[in-house]
Amino acid sequence: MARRTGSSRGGKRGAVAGSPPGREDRGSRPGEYGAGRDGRVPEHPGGRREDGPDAAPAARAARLTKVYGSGDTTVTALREIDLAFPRGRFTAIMGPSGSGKSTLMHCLAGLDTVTRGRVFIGNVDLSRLSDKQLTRLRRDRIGFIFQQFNLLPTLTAAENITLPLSIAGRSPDRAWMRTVIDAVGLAPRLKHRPSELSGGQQQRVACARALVTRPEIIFADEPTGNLDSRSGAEVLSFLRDSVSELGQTIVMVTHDATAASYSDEVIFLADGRLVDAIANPTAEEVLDRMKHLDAAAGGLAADGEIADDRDDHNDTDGRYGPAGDYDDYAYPDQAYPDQAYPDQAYPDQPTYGRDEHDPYQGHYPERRTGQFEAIPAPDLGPDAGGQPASRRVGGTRHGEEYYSGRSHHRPVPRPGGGPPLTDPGRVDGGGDSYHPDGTEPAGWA
Ligand SMILES: Nc1ncnc2c1ncn2[C@@H]1O[C@H](COP(=O)(O)OP(=O)(O)OP(=O)(O)O)[C@@H](O)[C@H]1O
Repeated sequence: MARRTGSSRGGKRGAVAGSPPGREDRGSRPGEYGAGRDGRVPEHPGGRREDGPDAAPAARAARLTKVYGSGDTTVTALREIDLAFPRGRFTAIMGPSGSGKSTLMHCLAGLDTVTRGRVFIGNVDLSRLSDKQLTRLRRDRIGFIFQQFNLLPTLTAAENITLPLSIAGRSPDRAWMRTVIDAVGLAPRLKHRPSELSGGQQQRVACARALVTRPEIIFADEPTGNLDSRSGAEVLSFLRDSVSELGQTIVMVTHDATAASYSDEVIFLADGRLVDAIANPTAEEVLDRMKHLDAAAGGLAADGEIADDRDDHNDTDGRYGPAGDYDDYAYPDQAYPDQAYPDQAYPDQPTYGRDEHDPYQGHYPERRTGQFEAIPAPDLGPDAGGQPASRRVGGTRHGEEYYSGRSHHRPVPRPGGGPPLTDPGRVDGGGDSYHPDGTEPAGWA
């Protein structure tokens, strides 16, 4: 498990579009951008909120399990995920198709319910919130960036950026607005409507819109999926800088190793489990890891055995898994007694329909409510567990027909021979090894 170094990495302004620099190029340029006219960067409260020794992570999941369907069509999308997203960090979520990335993000953002476990934004247990409170929490404490930009076509760039504030009845903080607009480089385009902007510019407007409320966390769902590599690099540079320079916390789902290389840490899901993480990733490292995961998700391990479901695959460096430094978070009731989002935080405001309080309503990623049918599980022998795969019928996501079934994940060895994720010697059977070419991976003792 790659440990977080704790080093603060800087922005990538000046990076060649489409070819992000490696680690060594990530020197910080403090104050390079985001400074107001007085040369000071306005403080970002999202990174400081609840500061102190007991500060909660920006978001966290405690034994989060999500099960879709019932009977033959049951799909366990997330299995006992313990995970915390520290403040002021850029985390990428990767994994093979169907590994649970979107489900995790939707649960963390309160867009989907959890089957078991808890999800927190800061200290707020989302399961304790009413729909209305959830909407308001999203509006005030979470920012979203979508693959499709989702700007309002009739509003100018400036109006789109300030929309979350307008809806909340708050007036923009001028210094912060200037910081955000300068950061995305949109000052000359503020009066333009989305149709008059390039895709990259539209996505930068969307980034500014997400940042303008100074949310505690921004969830970005494939933010560069619709952009060419140059525009994608600009957007990623902005996201990187908003973390390094402005203290924003960002969680990004992506399929793109280059995009993930802009993050502080990439975490990998497979078959609904957290299986690995790389701190300060390079695109090459991410690609390499994904190759192994994709191969594992293909079904059978080389030796014909299947993964042992008893292995929780959680890492042990303290961030993941109930045994680490975040032990408290596995027991949220004790760690944060009675910290439900207080009603009084949002005294009743006039409403004009349910959507009125939510600037992103109608723009969230597709809710996965499509019809699923059971399809035969691949013949994996008597130990396969008999869980059928599932296939979505008539649905598309990311412009493709959506198909995803149970994958028989195995722990993936570390490229280059680092210690394996799970200990082969574990008595609980957690040491199943897998290597796509059937060999024992280098580095296994
Ligand atoms: N509404 C639903 N009903 C039944 N199963 C579902 C539903 N939504 C998702 N799933 C299943 O949950 C699992 C995780 O899906 P999810 O969309 O989170 O994966 P993903 O990693 O985001 O995939 P992709 O990379 O293809 O977007 C998959 O096996 C999928 O088939």
